[in-house]
Amino acid sequence: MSGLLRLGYGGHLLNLCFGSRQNRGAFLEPPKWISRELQRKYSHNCEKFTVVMVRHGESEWNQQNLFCGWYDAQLSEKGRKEASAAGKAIKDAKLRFDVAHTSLLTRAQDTLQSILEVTGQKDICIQKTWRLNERHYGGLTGLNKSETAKKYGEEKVKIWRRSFDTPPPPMEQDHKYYECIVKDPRYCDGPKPDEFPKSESLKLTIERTLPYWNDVIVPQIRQGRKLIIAAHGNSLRGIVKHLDQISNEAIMELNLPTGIPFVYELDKCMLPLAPMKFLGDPETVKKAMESVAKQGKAK
Ligand SMILES: O=C(O)[C@@H](COP(=O)(O)O)OP(=O)(O)O
Repeated sequence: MSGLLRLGYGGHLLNLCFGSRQNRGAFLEPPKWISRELQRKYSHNCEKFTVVMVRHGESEWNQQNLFCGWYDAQLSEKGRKEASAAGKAIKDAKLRFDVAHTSLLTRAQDTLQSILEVTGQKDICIQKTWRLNERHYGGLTGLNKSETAKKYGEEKVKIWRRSFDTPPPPMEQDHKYYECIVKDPRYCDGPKPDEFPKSESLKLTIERTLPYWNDVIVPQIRQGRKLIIAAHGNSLRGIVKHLDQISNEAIMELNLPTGIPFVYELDKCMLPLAPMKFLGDPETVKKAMESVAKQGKAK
């Protein structure tokens, strides 16, 4: 016999499944007031879900070391190669998808297309949203990261690039790229004019990315759909921070490499069962992460 036991406790409804060996005693939907440690304890027997994430391949602006944010830079030649190598790594790992999620920016969409082509999965459903866009780099958009470090100091640039809650200076209306971003028809369905960012810290990025994770992505994962998310350095750092419960200080040191997919195994409570696993040689991944960190050095 198996079934679902619904218990009321302190005004909360607990869903406790019983009967099957795999799920006995596990909370299907753990109440929010349970600590993550307890959630992990209760869910340790649950089925696991695989989610693949990938930062797009190198863009032309990554190559020139320019702050890019919401500017729609194209993939560089190297970025296109990284995207197909990402596809090959995913194919070799025999990962299949039902749904793909990506941003409204071409570099992420082209990376995703290349992965889906290489893995022979071009016909899956693709959902695009501004909520997965890169963080908006505000007034820094289009500036060279290294020259900005020379002008303002490496510490200041690290705060702009990696601090949790200090946004870069806002993009004013006379900024070179203001019109082409704000008036871009791809944003006709959002963000609304009053929520259109002028610059974003990681905190602000998480505030618009996490609702999409919780309301769109998580329900699909719970339905057993296999997902790939092709997005950006900072929109993905926000999701990783949330999943791994990384502190505001520790997240400063995480630099995601371009075009190397990483895999999370999540339990039913959407808690990682293990650290993220890159589909790449560890030494290559380490060097690629160091090279992203160095982009903000004065040289
Ligand atoms: O906006 C940008 O310049 C980069 C990230 O830059 P850093 O935060 O690493 O400086 O975004 P992406 O290439 O992932 O779309």
